[in-house]
Amino acid sequence: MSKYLELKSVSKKYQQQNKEELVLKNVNFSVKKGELAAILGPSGCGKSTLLKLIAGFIKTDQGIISKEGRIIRGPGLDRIMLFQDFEQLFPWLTVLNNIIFALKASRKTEKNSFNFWPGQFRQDLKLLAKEYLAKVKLSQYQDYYPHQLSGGMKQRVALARTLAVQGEIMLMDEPFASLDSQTRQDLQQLLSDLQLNNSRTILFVTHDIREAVFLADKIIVLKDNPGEVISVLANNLPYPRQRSSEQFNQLSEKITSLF
Ligand SMILES: Nc1ncnc2c1ncn2[C@@H]1O[C@H](COP(=O)(O)OP(=O)(O)OP(=O)(O)O)[C@@H](O)[C@H]1O
Repeated sequence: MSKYLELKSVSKKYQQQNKEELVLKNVNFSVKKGELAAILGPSGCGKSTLLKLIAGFIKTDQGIISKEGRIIRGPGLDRIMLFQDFEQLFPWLTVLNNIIFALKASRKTEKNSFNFWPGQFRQDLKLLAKEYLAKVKLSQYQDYYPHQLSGGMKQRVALARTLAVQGEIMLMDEPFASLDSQTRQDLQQLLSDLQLNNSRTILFVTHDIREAVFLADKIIVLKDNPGEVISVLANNLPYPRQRSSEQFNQLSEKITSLF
């Protein structure tokens, strides 16, 4: 399916100090199933707003956002968000239970309430949570509480939780932006490896051109005032991506020249 997620003529205004400010203007792009699309642009150009619109947390003023041809009208368990904030884990739950909690919530249906979890099902969720904790190399910390972890470790748990839930679309809002550069590169590598083995549909917001070039299949470049798409680039660089390669630097420079 070529147009899995589609934005058509999307505009968004905010009320700011008694006047309306156009934040996003006539945004058009589509994302294929299994594609990792980076949304790249300067601070304040409306990247987070775009994710919130796709998540269904806020509504467009004009235009349509659809998934598999169906208009998105509100939040849904098919779309899951990962934030930049280190404090997105529940502090009163262990690392493992943070992931199990999210898995339970994502599988909650009217018939299957929180009060009734058969033993086998609970066991399955635990195994799944452990599997994803192993993927982010934190198995030995499963019984730690968030306050006992570094910022990078918390972000790895949050990433494991997001991936474990297996939402159809993952909306990642600068998830590595608060990390030191080494941890950031480690997590970029981890996400890239996980994505190679099991392609998910991911929208990854960043203002870091090299992060976008390292991770994305498609790079949607926005300008600010108002936020508008100025280019959509396919990124066909081969894997594993080498940050020092000539092709990597050429694409990074091409994007830099757009601003
Ligand atoms: N709830 C709101 N009410 C009014 N204005 C808002 C609201 N949310 C965001 N804005 C404004 O919309 C613009 C875009 O904000 P947004 O957070 O989407 O940008 P961004 O590209 O994600 O920025 P950054 O990279 O700095 O996180 C900014 O000018 C911001 O002040």
